[in-house]
Amino acid sequence: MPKAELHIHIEGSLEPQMIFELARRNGIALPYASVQDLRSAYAFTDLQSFLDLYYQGAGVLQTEEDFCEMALAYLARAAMDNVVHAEIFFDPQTHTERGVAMQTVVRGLARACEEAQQRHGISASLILSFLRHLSEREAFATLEQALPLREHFIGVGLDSSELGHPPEKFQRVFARCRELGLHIVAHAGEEGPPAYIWQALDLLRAERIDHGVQAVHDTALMQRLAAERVPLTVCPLSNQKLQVFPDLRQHNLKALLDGGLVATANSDDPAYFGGYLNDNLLQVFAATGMGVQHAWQLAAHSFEASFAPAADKARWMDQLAEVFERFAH
Ligand SMILES: Nc1ncnc2[nH]cnc12
Ligand SMILES: [Zn+2]
Repeated sequence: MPKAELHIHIEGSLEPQMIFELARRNGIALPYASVQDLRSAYAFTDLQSFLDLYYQGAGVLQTEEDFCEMALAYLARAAMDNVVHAEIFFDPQTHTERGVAMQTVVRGLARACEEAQQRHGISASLILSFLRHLSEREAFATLEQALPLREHFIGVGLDSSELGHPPEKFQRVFARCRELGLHIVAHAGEEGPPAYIWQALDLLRAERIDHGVQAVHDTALMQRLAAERVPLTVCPLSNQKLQVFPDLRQHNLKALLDGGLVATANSDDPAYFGGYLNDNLLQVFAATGMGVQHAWQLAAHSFEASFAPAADKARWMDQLAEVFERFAH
């Protein structure tokens, strides 16, 4: 079925093979003997244990061409899963901290989005994500550096180590981003408590919540998310691999949908978590016994929750209806 992917970190699409290739090209030494050796290090106990390897992997990216190649590889792979639209996070601070220029990052990724539209017919936009383990001051400096490239991204997000870094830490940066007309999203309630989701809504004015699976522990929050149709970008295999739901049969995506929430399914960091979007769907459907109606909801929600123009959303919904029409006969 056609669908949008709204929660994918482009640095999390960097496959071990490409990490080795870029390390070789850029003369960077890796602490792994082989691609297989690196892959076998991907055994995570929580979010932080993953982030440590994810930032290390991203350290091989140096040139505009590197960023472009990485994003083109993801978009080609996503198009194979019939993803018709992707809203892609990038973490500029991971790169600017290493001396890579902001424009190297943004121009490379933006070029990939344009080329993928030509080559694969997939539409893509970029969302700049602030690293929440860094300071508010550093987030403001990052925004400042990115503003000359404003035309290349549609919004801002908040990611990295959640516990101990509540949304309120970034209230003023996000207020400035809203004034600039940027869309606002934030990771909240991945490992962190429902209180972080309330803060993301009330203090950052997030239009979508990334993950948000901890909302089930707060009835009033569930009611609000449903009533206001705040989308959750849920990532099943990520939650399994980072031990949020160690057993996929315990995942609450079905419960969120059945509770009337605008939940969507996404891959988060597919190169690290063992699957792109269709793998996420197939595995969570098999594990939790979701049906055709849930599939329809997930695809329809993905379009509703996207920041794409209304005309595009209507066209994709028509395509979706056509697929389900055919399926029913
Ligand atoms: N799942 C995740 N949570 C927080 N930050 C991230 N950065 C990349 N993936 C992330
Ligand atoms: Zn994420």
